[in-house]
Amino acid sequence: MTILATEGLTRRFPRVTALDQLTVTVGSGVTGLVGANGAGKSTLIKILLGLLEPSAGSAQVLGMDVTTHGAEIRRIVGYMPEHDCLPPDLSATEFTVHMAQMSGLPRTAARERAADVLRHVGLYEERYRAMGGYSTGMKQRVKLAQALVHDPRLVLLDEPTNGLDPQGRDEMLALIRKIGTEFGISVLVTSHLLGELERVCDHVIVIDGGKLLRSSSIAEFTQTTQTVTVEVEEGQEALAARLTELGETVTAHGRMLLVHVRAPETFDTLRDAVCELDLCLVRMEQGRQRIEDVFREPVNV
Ligand SMILES: Nc1ncnc2c1ncn2[C@@H]1O[C@H](COP(=O)(O)OP(=O)(O)OP(=O)(O)O)[C@@H](O)[C@H]1O
Repeated sequence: MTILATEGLTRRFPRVTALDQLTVTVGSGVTGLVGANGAGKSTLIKILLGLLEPSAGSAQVLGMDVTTHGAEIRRIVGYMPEHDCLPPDLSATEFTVHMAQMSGLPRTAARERAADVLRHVGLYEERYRAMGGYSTGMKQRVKLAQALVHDPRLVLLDEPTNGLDPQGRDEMLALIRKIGTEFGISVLVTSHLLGELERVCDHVIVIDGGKLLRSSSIAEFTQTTQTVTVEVEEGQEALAARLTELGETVTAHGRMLLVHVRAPETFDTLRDAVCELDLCLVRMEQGRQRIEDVFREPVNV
């Protein structure tokens, strides 16, 4: 099912083209939008919410055109902005109840719903304290709660792990996964940290300079590569020489040998060579592609 789609989407600012002919389709589940700072991620999110006009091209969210149906889109889509935007004198409860009422819920329902989402994101007693005294992790949780409070069908999360320590980042990533799986809400989440999205997304879109570099499922991204990493305790050079003699392509990489898998028999050749030379094998592992590799590959749309 298509959740959002863009076609030749372009946004020019006076000095820079933030989005350049971006054509992409996003289905249900958790989708990561990856790109370096300035790649155009926030610009895309603002256009999808109908808050910014495209210079050219088109975009649809849940079947609605962003230029004509902004208000309807914002009614059924949650948005977690990148920057700190919480009023410091309000408590998380007051703020989230207010946001629920803004989305049309009556006061009692808004209070119940706010209490539920704050609990889901892991804010308990502290939700009654003024947010000015919150840690970055707590503020990110409130921003996430207000994005969920009106029971959206899709949430757009702009850099939700920004400023978090490793534990806070892990907890936020687990929450994002839960939103996508247990709550059944589709998620588009941006990050400039490529590795972290691998853990929570079903699909990843990589953009650079406003252009699409790649859009693939995580399974495709992390498929096995044609290289086996081999580590032996001693005798690395002898093993490399023997494998080359047997017709394999070998490169030394620190303590490791990288062996190109030219055919399934490469694994047998490797095993036999290690036995023949009486070496102690520490590791033999087929490589997996990582999202980071996309930035090292030639442009491939
Ligand atoms: N309102 C604006 N006026 C002028 N230039 C802008 C404006 N908004 C964004 N830009 C420029 O457009 C480009 C893309 O910015 P955008 O904020 O979309 O990137 P991003 O991928 O979200 O990066 P970051 O994570 O750093 O926000 C940048 O070069 C930025 O300076």
